[in-house]
Amino acid sequence: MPKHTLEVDSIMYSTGGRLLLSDVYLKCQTGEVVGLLGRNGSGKTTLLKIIFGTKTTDNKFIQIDGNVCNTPYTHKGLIGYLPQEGFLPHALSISTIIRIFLDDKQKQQELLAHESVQQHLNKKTAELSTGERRYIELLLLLQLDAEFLLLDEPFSGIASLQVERIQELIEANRLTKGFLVTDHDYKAVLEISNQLLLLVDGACRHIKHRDELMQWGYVPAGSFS
Ligand SMILES: Nc1ncnc2c1ncn2[C@@H]1O[C@H](COP(=O)(O)OP(=O)(O)OP(=O)(O)O)[C@@H](O)[C@H]1O
Repeated sequence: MPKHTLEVDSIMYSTGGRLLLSDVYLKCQTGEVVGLLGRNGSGKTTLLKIIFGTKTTDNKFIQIDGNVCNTPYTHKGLIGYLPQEGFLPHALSISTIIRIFLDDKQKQQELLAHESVQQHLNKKTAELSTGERRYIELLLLLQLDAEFLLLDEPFSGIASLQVERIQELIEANRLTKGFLVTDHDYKAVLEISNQLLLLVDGACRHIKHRDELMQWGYVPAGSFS
């Protein structure tokens, strides 16, 4: 299967007189899970929004398969984004959301019949737990057939069993997609990533060994002993 490549270069972003992102470079291919770590406020969400194309910036260079793409979100089938705050409308039932979100009738039927979705079809989003909601959001995004998925805190506020289910869903789809995943549950990110990035003081550090996370002060000394 031919690989697809998302390449992001020279990203600069300033806010409030502060250089939040400075010359960020990253590359993600289909078949890869790239983990993006960083402290609160380090710019992870900002970076994902810039890559998706919904946040404008001082400078950026985004290519997909070698073609410059300034607003990836406008190209169907290229990229999907799971925002930190979720995207399911609170007042609608899950079955209604699935029918609105997916044009393809076959995909609609498949998802409506999915064992993890069936029990929630008549519930509104607000009636779901965070873990249930996150799982359904990821299932919906996967139906878009996008080559790349940007996941902002897919594990946040979720019990370990649900974290594992979301990890499994990512693993099951990584052959055909590239994932860029950020979360404060760094252990969950480490478990599924084949490439690790750490945002520190605006720079994107490419982490070769997890011990570097201690050297950069992201995790306390002794975290991996
Ligand atoms: N449009 C904006 N106006 C003002 N400040 C902004 C804007 N966009 C981002 N920021 C600031 O940039 C910083 C980075 O925000 P961002 O949400 O990207 O960080 P993060 O690493 O995702 O944080 P967290 O892990 O807490 O979600 C924050 O201090 C935020 O307040």
